[in-house]
Amino acid sequence: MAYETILVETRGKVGLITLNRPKALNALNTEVLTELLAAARAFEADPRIGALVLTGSDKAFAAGADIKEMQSQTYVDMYLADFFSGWEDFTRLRKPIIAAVAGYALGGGCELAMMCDFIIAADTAKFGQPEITLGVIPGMGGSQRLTRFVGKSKAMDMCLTGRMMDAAEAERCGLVSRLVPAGELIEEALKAADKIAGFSLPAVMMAKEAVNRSYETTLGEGLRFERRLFHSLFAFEDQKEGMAAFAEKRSANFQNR
Ligand SMILES: CC(C)(O)CC(=O)SCCNC(=O)CCNC(=O)[C@H](O)C(C)(C)COP(=O)(O)OP(=O)(O)OC[C@H]1O[C@@H](n2cnc3c(N)ncnc32)[C@H](O)[C@@H]1OP(=O)(O)O
Repeated sequence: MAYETILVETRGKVGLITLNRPKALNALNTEVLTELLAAARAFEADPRIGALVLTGSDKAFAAGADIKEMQSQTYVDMYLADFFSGWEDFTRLRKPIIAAVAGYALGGGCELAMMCDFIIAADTAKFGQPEITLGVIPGMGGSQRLTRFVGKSKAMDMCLTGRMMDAAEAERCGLVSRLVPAGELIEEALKAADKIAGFSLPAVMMAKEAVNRSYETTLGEGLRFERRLFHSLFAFEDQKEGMAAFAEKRSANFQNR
C-alpha cells in the first residue's frame, strides 16, 4: 500500500512507522489515522514482526490533532462522526509499540505517544496538552492517560495552563521511560524494540495485556488476571524452551508457539 502521510519500513523483526507531514509538524488528521492503523495492522498480521516503533521528525513527533481539520466542525459533525473514536483502535494493537519522541508532542501528539506502550524521548522532546489555549480540552485521552502517568497535580497543571514540559521533567515524572541524546533516538528505540522482538511473542503480548489491565480493574482482579495468563504460558513450547535454555546455560530460541 502507498502511504501519503507516513513512512513504513521493516528493520529486522521491527516495524518502523514515521509520521510524515513535515509542513504541518505531523498534525494528526483523518488520513494519518487511517494510514497509521493500516500500517500497524499490516505489521500485526506479519509473523516476522515482533514489535513496532512509532516516531516523527526531529522537530515534531506530532504537534497535535489537525486544528485546521477541526476548526469548522460543529457539535453535530463531531457527535455523528464520534470524532477521535477511531484512535481507540490504535490502543487495541496487540504487539508492543514504542513511541520514539523528538521535538513537539503536543495535544493529540502527546496523547498518541501515551497510547503507545512506552515512550523513549530525545532530550529535545517537549510534551504538552495545550488544548485549553484553543478553547477546548483534550479529546484523545489526555485528561485520563496523563493523569495516570504523572498524577493529578501535574496533569491539572498541564491541562489547565497548557504549558509544555521538557524531556527531563517528563522523565522525572514518569511520562517517559528513557531519555536519550537526540542523535541516538531511533537507534535506541529500535534496539529496545529488537530486544522485545527476540522474546516469545505470546509472552510479550500477554505482558502487554496484563500491564494494560492494571489501568482498568481492581488490584485483586488484576492479580487474578495476571496469574491466569501466567498459567496459560505453560501451554506454550516457548516456556519449555526458555526455561530449558536457562538450565542449559544457552540462549533461548523462541518459536512463538
Ligand atoms: C486531540 C485534541 C482534542 O486533544 C486536540 C489537539 O491536539 S488540538 C492541537 C494541540 N496542539 C497545538 O495547539 C499546537 C499547535 N502548534 C503550535 O503551537 C506551533 O505550531 C508549535 C509551537 C508546535 C511550533 O511553532 P513554530 O515552530 O512557530 O511552527 P508553526 O509555524 O506554528 O507551524 C508550522 C506549520 O505547522 C502547522 N501546524 C502546527 N501545528 C498544527 C496543528 N496542530 N494542526 C494543524 N497545523 C499545525 C502550522 O499551522 C504551520 O503551517 P502553516 O500555517 O505555515 O501552513
